[in-house]
Amino acid sequence: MPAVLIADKMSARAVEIFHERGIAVEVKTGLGKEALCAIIGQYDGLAIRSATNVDADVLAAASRLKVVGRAGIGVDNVDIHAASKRGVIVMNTPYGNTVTTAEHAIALMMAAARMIPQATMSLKAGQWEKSRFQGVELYQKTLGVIGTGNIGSLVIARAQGLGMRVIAYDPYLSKIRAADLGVELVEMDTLLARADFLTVHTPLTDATRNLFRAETFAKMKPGAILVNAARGCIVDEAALYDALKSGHLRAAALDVFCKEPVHGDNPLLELDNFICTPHLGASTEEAQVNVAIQVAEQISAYLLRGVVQNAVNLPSVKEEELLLLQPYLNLGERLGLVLGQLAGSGLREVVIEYAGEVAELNTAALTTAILKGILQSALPETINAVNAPVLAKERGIGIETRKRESADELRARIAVTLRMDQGERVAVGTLVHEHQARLVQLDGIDVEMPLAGDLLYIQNRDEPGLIGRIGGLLGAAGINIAQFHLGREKPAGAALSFIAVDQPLTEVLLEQVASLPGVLAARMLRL
Ligand SMILES: NC(=O)C1=CN([C@@H]2O[C@H](COP(=O)(O)OP(=O)(O)OC[C@H]3O[C@@H](n4cnc5c(N)ncnc54)[C@H](O)[C@@H]3O)[C@@H](O)[C@H]2O)C=CC1
Ligand SMILES: O=C(O)C(=O)COP(=O)(O)O
Repeated sequence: MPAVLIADKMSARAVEIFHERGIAVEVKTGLGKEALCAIIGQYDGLAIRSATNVDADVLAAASRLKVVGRAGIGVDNVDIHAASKRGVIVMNTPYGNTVTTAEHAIALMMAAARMIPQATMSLKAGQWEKSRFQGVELYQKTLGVIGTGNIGSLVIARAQGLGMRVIAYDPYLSKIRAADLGVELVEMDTLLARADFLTVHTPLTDATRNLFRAETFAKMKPGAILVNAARGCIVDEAALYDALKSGHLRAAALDVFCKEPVHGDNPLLELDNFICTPHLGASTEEAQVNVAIQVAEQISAYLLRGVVQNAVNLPSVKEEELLLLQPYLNLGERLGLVLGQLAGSGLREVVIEYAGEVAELNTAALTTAILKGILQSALPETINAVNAPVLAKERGIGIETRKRESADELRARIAVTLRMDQGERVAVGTLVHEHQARLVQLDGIDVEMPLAGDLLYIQNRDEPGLIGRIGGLLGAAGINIAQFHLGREKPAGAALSFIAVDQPLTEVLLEQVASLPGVLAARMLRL
């Protein structure tokens, strides 16, 4: 039975779902790094929110871990590269808390414009300060939205409903999508110069870290109001402090901080024109139930059935898709295994061609399965679909994929070419009887070989008596032959043999086969 650790506070629905699915679950929140490292080795799955840091050390201690599920969106608290290298899937729940977070951004914008927190505190302290808390309207003001993804676009719709003019900056937003959203797409500097209110909804990446720094604030309109309910380090807090203190910015509202939790030691907290919440963007009853259900279902589906949903480091495979895809994943991995064992060293490039029906399937998932097969025999690490692309990239192995969807294809085929420093090897495979993986060509020579079990591969001369010599030698050694398939380029030309054996040959026997007359090379392939 797989075991999951819930390491951050989340709705009890998550525990219920794990129980219903037959997964052992433990809830241990607030663990420090050391305590987490000490126990993480017992779990196949880890469910978190933003508090738990899943860094390289935690992952190194996580010997059984297969999946990290983030009940929420941002995964900047997970070392994705380290997870990928270790073959651990990282998934999030991209839709469960978007409305809640968009509403929070709007709430912060209104609260900052009308100084609601400050006025509340003043009144609670016995003051009635009507003139001190005169605010500004949102109506007909320009809102600049940076990042127009799931949350940003919800914020746009809500701001438009409030009568704001919305302009947006997002380098990945198309003009067509901008028109759909009813926003004017502008460059960052234009947005800074024109916006009365600004709200950020990007992930924290190298490009967005310190996106708001001294020079950014200098380009903003005097009296502008900044809202950040995305990630703390997108805003340089020292520079924000100066921009607020000098009065260049009218106000700022932050839900997120570069270092969380904040314990009263942040200078921003002293400023009157600064308001904040302790990372509450996703904290509503509705959103927390949504993300807890989603994360528990996604982790369970992966651990129990290999279904990949919303993974940030692996192409997603839907449950209904998996049925059709699974036999091809198997075929792809086995083609990779054959080539990986035959290729030797100096692998530079993998070229994959999908033809026929298979070209219409999820080829991204198939490509990772093929890579997994190729690298499995070459590398000491445990290879899976998650770490295969990372390890290939680290080794400078190029990957090219092509599709041929022609309707006249008799059967779906996958052709994999490995280009080495010296020479190349090509394997072509297909499915027979609906789901059996079969090799149909190797290095341009037609052959028909089921891709399963222990295979003796022989490169030979096409000459009489060869089958008898090989059969005799194997028979004398007590090796039973299950299947024997021959292929040749042309009579007396290059030829090969595939022999399915009931047990692998010893090194000594393999050498004897290799030195038989007519045999050029012999290898054991294990599938
Ligand atoms: N305060 C909170 O509790 C919450 C915070 N968040 C944060 O909000 C972020 C955004 O969430 P979603 O909208 O769901 O993500 P999303 O992936 O749907 O949208 C992100 C958008 O940012 C854009 N983007 C990426 N790099 C950019 C750059 N350099 N400049 C401008 N735009 C850029 C992308 O093109 C995309 O359109 C999350 O990554 C997370 O960090 C999410 C949920 C709750
Ligand atoms: O979903 C996100 O990205 C969030 O920032 C929400 O964070 P939380 O789950 O409330 O710690």
